[in-house]
Formats: sequence, structure tokens, C-alpha cells
Amino acid sequence: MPSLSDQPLIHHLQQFEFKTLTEVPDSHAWPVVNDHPHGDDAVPVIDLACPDAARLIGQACEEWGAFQITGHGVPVDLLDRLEAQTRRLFSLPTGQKLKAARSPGGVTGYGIANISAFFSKLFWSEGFTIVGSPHDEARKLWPDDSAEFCGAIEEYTSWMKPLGCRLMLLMLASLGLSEGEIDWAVPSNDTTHEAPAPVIQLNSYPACPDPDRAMGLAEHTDSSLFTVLYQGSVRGLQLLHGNHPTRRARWVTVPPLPGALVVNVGDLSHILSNGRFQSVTHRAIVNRTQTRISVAYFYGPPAHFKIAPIEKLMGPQQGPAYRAVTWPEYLTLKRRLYNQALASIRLPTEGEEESRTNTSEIITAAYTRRHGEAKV
Ligand SMILES: C=C1C[C@]23C[C@@]1(O)CC[C@H]2[C@@]12CCC[C@@](C)(C(=O)O1)[C@H]2[C@@H]3C(=O)O
Ligand SMILES: O=C(O)CCC(=O)C(=O)O
Ligand SMILES: [Fe+2]
Repeated sequence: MPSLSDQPLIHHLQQFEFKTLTEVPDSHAWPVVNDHPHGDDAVPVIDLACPDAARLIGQACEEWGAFQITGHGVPVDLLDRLEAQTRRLFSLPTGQKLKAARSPGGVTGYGIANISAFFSKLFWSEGFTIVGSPHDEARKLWPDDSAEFCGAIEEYTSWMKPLGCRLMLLMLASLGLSEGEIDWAVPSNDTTHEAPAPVIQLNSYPACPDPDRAMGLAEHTDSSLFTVLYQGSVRGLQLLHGNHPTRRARWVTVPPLPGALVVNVGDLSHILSNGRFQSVTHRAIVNRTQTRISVAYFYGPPAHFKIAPIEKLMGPQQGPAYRAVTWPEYLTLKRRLYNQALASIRLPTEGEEESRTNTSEIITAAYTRRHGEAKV
């Protein structure tokens, strides 16, 4: 499996010249993009102003791991400016964008998604990651002219912080938990409960001459507690829905709704809720005529805070299904293990523990019968 640092720079340069391509090169040609049946069931749309919002959110987190929100208060003209500035960034000449290229192993700046390292084919997309302030990265792109871009990002972040808190509290309320039980969920001035660092990922999926053979962003779950996604007006986000024993999971397109935002449940909420909330597998596909952009805001806990299954949510016979991790620890696991990260911190259930003990007792007894006392 190639790692990003193994790829020669020239490969990176070619990777981003999408505009000049009249066909999908072999480096970007995926064998099967439509690998699951498609469903026409619809991801829930929830009005945050509705009195029943917490219950509906809880239901959506359990059944879908995702929902769309309206009534969130983020001004439409801010979303328009955010989209315009994102398009402006990706329209820059490749050489200019590469001045802000993410360094190998780095987090911020221009580049391809980390998970690209797990695939032999490249994605039909470009990304730009901002952690905290956008100024340093933006100055590399526009040395004298980054104010409008930074203004849009900072204003958007200032709306996302309270919206993130509000969503977190609604998710917790749906589980019967109060603010006091999870005090880090609400940032305070107290330095032990620092606000989570905002992480924003800008994505661009250029129009593609052969969209059935290209992949915008391959299937993944997000590592965050949840991700708030602005997807403009161009379709492309798909969720894997209904992992049912009797029915194959289906890809469901999340239709862009004017002014709505998508919320994807991430792995940390899956862990926190001991698997009651599902982190949603999702991907982005591309189309022939329109460049699609999206802006993902990853909402996570303060860096030092250990996320573990909440005891109150476990039944009397039930233990934690996952070990505790901080967000930075989990991000490192995700980089290393991709879609095995969650499984790597799974703890055996009591039944599994028992059958493992039984198995090891049987093996030990068989060893003793054949060879005398076991060495281990
Ligand atoms: C906080 C983060 C989440 C993310 C890794 C990152 O440091 C910034 C980029 C994020 C992203 C976006 C595309 C999909 C994803 C799996 C990836 O490769 O980079 C996510 C990462 C994640 O959720 O782990
Ligand atoms: O572009 C999209 O719709 C999805 C983006 C995404 O999943 C991500 O940035 O993690
Ligand atoms: Fe994602």
C-alpha cells in the first residue's frame, strides 16, 4: 500500500490538473464505483426549532447516523460567501495552491485526503484543511489578498461553534443525558475544559469526463463526534444505509436542500454511545458537468479529553464495547488503520470473553494431555 510520502512530487502535481483532462487517466480509473444497490429512502430532515428536535435527532443517529438540519440560524448569505471563497481557492493555478501544500504527515493545507493512501487509484478531488486560524495557510495562497477568504472562514467558524454545542447537547439529551453529566461538551472559560479546536475541510470535486469510473472521495466514516457538512447545490454525497442482516446496505444520495446542513455521526459518538449511535459510512461521487464543493466542520472534544462509552448507557449485563481514546489518539489510529480504526479499540463482550477463555482452556487442556504441563 503506498503512503503519501512515497509518492513522488510529480505525481502530486499531475494529480491536480483536472481541468485539462478530457478522459479519466488510468491513475484515477476505479473499477467499480456502483458496488451496492441504490436506495430511495430519505435521510431525515430536522428543523432545530421544532420542540421534538432531540427525539428526532436521537432516532436519526440510531437509524441513519446522519440527518439534515434546517432552522440552524446560519445566514444564507454567509453560506454563499463561504462557497464563493472555496471556489475561488480551488480555481487558483495548481502551482499557487501547491505553495500551501500539506507537508507529508502534516494536517493543514492543500492536498489529497489521508485515506487516499489506502487505495491504488487516486480520488477525483482536491482538499484544503484548516485547523484553528485560517490566516497562516491563506497567506501562502494570497500573500496580499486573503482577507475575504479568512473573513468567510472565521465567520462560519463563529456560527459552527455554538451550533456544534447545541447539536451535541441535543444528541446527549436524546440519550437521556444532561449537560452536567458531560461537562466538556460545553466549552467554558475554565482552561481544563478548553473549546475543541475547529477543524474545517474544504473539498472540491471537479466536473469529470467519465463520472462512473471516478471516485470523488472513497467510503469512510469521520473520526469526529460529528461533522456538519455544507454541500452547496450539487448532488454527490452518498450514505450507506441499512446494514441489515436480511438486506444489503444501500447507497442513498443526500439531496442538497437550499440552506440545509448535513450532520454525519462520527466514530467518537459511536464510542461514546457504546454503539447506539452509528458512525455513518459515506462517500462523494462526481458528475460530468458541474464542479461540486463541500465544507466539512469536524466537531470533536478538547484534545486531552478521553472519550469512552458512557456508563449510564450500559445495561446491567453490558460492559463498555470500546476502550477510551482521545481525539488525537483516534486520528492517529484512523491514519494508520483507516476503516479498521474503530474495530481496533473494540473490547470483547462478556460472551466473547467467556468463549475466548473457554477456547484457551480447551487448548491448554489439549496441550497438557499431549505434552504435560503447559508453558504459558
Ligand atoms: C480532524 C480531521 C478529520 C480528518 C483528518 C483531519 O485531521 C482533517 C481531515 C479529515 C478527513 C477529511 C476526509 C475524510 C477523512 C477520513 C480524511 O482522510 O481526512 C477525514 C479525517 C477523519 O475524520 O479522520
Ligand atoms: O463532499 C462531501 O459531500 C463529503 C466530504 C466528507 O465526507 C469529508 O470531508 O469528510
Ligand atoms: Fe467524511
